[in-house]
Amino acid sequence: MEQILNLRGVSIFQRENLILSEVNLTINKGDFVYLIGKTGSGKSSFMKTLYGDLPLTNGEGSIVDFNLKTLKEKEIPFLRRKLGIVFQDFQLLQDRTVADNLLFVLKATGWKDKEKMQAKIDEVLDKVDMKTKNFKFPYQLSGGEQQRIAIARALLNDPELILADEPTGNLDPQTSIEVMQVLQEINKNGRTILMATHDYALLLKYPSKTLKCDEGKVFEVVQKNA
Ligand SMILES: Nc1ncnc2c1ncn2[C@@H]1O[C@H](COP(=O)(O)OP(=O)(O)OP(=O)(O)O)[C@@H](O)[C@H]1O
Repeated sequence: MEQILNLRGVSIFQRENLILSEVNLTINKGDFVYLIGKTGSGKSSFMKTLYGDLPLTNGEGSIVDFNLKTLKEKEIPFLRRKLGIVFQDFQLLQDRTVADNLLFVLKATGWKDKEKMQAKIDEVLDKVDMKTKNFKFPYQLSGGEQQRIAIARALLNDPELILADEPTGNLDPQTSIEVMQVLQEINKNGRTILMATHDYALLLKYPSKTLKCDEGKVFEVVQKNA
């Protein structure tokens, strides 16, 4: 099985504060993994370490063929191209349309061919069922629609791993399910997803491998059948 993420004996710090220690974890290609835990338990810090926003100083870690321990500042953009990152607050550019948000990312990541860019934008918008709204501005969309655009944006460079940090945190329960269905569909098509959440309703409705941050550790929890 192909490993997408492997952490051995990792400690995670915010400045000099130890947040998580002895983290051992493997994620294989095609997995859908939840990361749960109380507010402040370290989920975001964990995610940040994976996309190079916090340095990995203790232990060993590899992610989509990058060594997190030896990761250089100038390699970070290349790592992020292999990851699709989705945040709670969508982080769309408000001053441009949906299509131009996606075009901006393609140009920033080295795409040049206009027709190929247009085809890619259509493809990812189709995946999240938002093709007909490509001319809208973010503020003209609902929260769920904005998050679907953010997911489309995360798919632009065919990422090997999608990191979603509380992607449904700003959405009502019904919209959360709709966004979750999009993520499930993407996972069924073979993409690996790590999703931080504290939405237990989603965990029950879509059971999958679950990791928990608690008291400075990360461990796998066995979900009981309700
Ligand atoms: N930039 C920072 N500088 C110093 N400490 C921080 C920083 N960001 C977070 N922390 C601390 O690290 C700990 C873990 O925070 P983190 O944001 O990773 O938790 P979380 O599980 O993602 O919480 P939430 O569910 O509220 O997002 C907290 O004690 C927090 O106060």
